Amino acid sequence: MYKYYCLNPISDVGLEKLTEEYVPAGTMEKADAVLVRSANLHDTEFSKNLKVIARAGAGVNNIPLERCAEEGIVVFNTPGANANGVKELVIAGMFLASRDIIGGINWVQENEEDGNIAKDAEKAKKAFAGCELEGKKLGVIGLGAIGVLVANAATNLGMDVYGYDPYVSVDSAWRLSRSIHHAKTVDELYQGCDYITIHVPAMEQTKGMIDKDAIGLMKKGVVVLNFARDVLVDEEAMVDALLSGHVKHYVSDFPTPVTAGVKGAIVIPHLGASTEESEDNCARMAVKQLRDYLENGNIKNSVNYPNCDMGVKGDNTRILLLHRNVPNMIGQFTKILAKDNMNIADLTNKSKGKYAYTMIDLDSPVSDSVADELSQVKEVLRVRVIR
Ligand SMILES: NC(=O)c1ccc[n+]([C@@H]2O[C@H](COP(=O)([O-])OP(=O)(O)OC[C@H]3O[C@@H](n4cnc5c(N)ncnc54)[C@H](O)[C@@H]3O)[C@@H](O)[C@H]2O)c1
Ligand SMILES: O=C(O)CC[C@@H](O)C(=O)O
Repeated sequence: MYKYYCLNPISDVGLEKLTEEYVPAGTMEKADAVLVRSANLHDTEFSKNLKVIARAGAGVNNIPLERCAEEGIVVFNTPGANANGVKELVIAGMFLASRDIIGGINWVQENEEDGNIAKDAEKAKKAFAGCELEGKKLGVIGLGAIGVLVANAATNLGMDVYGYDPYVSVDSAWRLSRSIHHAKTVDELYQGCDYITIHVPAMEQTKGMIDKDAIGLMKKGVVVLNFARDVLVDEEAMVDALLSGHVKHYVSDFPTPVTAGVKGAIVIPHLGASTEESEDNCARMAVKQLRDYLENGNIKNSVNYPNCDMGVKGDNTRILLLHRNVPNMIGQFTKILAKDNMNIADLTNKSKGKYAYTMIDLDSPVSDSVADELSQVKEVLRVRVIR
């Protein structure tokens, strides 16, 4: 029996995939698995029961990944599962910034009692006129799941698209339309584009990357869109640029006291992934990965441990070892198992940065004392046995 705890509302489409082997934990302390969306876990202490955190979404800056790795907690996210939802809102954001749709709708609401509204609208509408996207230059920073979709969709709208991503994956490169230009430096993109949209994760290296200097390089009247994370933009510098007119609009999915209500800022209450389809996709993927890890020990789409897959657990006993990525770990594990005359049927070891994962299938049952001995090996962070 496994206990799970949801820190945010998770779509039923995903939770329904939990079998009768899964029960709600009641409190997070008792949970084997936590499902989360945007709740901040940086100040949360984790109990020894917790084995896995599944983030139903892409960004994991709300989770202390290294601390989780040190405590033997595998963290998953759901790459790409909400990318289409975000892409559609980014395109909507570009339209909202180009035509004064919001101003026009507000005018109609303010004049709802005007019996001559149809005629008066024809006079008033010039105040809300705008420009078209076709032919304009769009710069996309970060060509991952969302960036690629935005770049391709904007190309289909007739925009001239420039992409910048020094770490682009082969998979993303394959999916990118051939008509997208490769910006070799981010400065080149800042200098040439009418619209700039950012789709990179919030990390130490990316925080504040759109700062006063970056904005200074941009064209006067540029539109900046941020559906990634507020901390990527120096918001004080952005507000100065909005007030001076250097930036025409800042479209952000992250309300903060600095930008909310500022003239020129179009701020949305973090709705990028708030579609039925995205929420269902994320929940389904999160639950699938969580179950595969708890039931089979397989890791897919972890952000702090390597991917590793030995298929569905059969009649063998499966030992799972989460450990630091240092030499001679396997030698120590096999020595302990050999002492008890255990036969290894299959073994896989993978590493990712500072951490590694070893899966061992044995032909015989494993006693608690052997599991204890394995967990005493220096640099081992957690041992699980699936019997
Ligand atoms: N508004 C929302 O509701 C919402 C929804 C999903 C994701 N997000 C945010 O958007 C981010 C991107 O999501 P995704 O699914 O596309 O992630 P992803 O991991 O598929 O793509 C991120 C891309 O950024 C690139 N990158 C990293 N550092 C870079 C840098 N310094 N310069 C240029 N490129 C860089 C990576 O190489 C990768 O291709 C997430 O991390 C999350 O913070 C927001
Ligand atoms: O869960 C959400 O609503 C937002 C998720 C989004 O910010 C993400 O990074 O995937």
